[in-house]
Amino acid sequence: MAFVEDFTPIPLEDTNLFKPIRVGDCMLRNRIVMPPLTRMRAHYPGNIPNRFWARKYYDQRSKSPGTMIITEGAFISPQAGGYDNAPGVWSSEQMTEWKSIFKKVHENGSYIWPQLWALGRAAYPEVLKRDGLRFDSASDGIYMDTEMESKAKNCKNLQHGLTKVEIKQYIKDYIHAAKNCMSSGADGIELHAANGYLINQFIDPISNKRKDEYGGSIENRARFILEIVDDLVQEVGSEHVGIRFSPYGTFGTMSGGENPTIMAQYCYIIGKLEERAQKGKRLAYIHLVEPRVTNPFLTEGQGAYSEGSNDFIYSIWKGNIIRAGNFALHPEIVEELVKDERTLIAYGRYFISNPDLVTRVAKGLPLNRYERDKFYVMSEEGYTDYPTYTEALSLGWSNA
Ligand SMILES: C=C(C)c1ccc(C)c(O)c1
Repeated sequence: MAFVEDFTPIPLEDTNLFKPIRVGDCMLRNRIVMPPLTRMRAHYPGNIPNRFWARKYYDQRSKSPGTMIITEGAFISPQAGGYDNAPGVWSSEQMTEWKSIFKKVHENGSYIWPQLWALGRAAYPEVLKRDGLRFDSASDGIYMDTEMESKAKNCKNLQHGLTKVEIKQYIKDYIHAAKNCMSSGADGIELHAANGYLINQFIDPISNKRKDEYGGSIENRARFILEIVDDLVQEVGSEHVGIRFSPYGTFGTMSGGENPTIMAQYCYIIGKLEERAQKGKRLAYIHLVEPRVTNPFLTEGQGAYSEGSNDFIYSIWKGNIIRAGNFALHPEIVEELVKDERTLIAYGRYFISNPDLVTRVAKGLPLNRYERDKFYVMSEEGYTDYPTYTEALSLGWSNA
């Protein structure tokens, strides 16, 4: 481990990034957000948050009071899953571990919002088959890629376009998951509608070829997400619901900005959310992945989509906006973006490697490099062993 080289930090403590902001019921003391970061350290069987390391990981990253943390994606049900080492929020065993994590974050004076996740066609079909579960998406047989298609065919779990009854069941599962989170002490929930997962598969015409009221037009492709939002708002209150989109994302074989109609699709959805907001049901925030990150597996600068921007959202949505995507190495961009009263900045990969990221961004301190090969492995290494800045200096790390 070492500090990032060829990077000149800028202290941001005198910018709006460190002005308080209300998100739902939370009075944040800074506008830095830890976004959902899958780490694949949950226990199998049971998709249970890691009993030995997870609490310490979230504790380390919530030490700066008044910080907002969005958890790693958590499956709403077994059918929504398909990765053995990602956590869920459907069972009492899972919630026991989450309760201890939520409690620790609250003891630090910070806030925590679980991300509700359903994989759809991004799941491993053989894992679902083993557990007697379907391989779901918006449509039959439109596979993410040829590898997934052959996996599905080899294990005889072909990709299945959800029936309307199954769509309604997913909505019930989102509600069940949200109730579990709120009754376990979460400050709100984030609905995962980004990065090529199930909801994104309904939004995007590349994966949604349905002929019923859930496909075939901009309005129809928005129906699933808006039905989920309406039921979540009914159940837990709009101030406890956030939502994440990746309008330019291509991860999971989504259209990205090359599809000339994709922005119209997101403008429509966000417009319908703003209509609801103006009738008294404003969500706590909308969270957007920046076009500079079209595929989170790529390293900084790779795969950036330079023909578009998320600035469109400001003319439609009048609530809080969280923006994520390679900001840690661009403090000068952050300084500009936070000049308004409603923009928050999510720092993903560098929150993995800098438990004290909030302090480092405030003071303009060097950043620990992250180790990508330890992002998704069952080890405490690369999870809870990154040093704070003070610890790094005492380990002899040099600023040079
Ligand atoms: C790109 C990656 C690895 C990824 C993993 C998990 C989630 C929930 C996500 O949104 C993105």
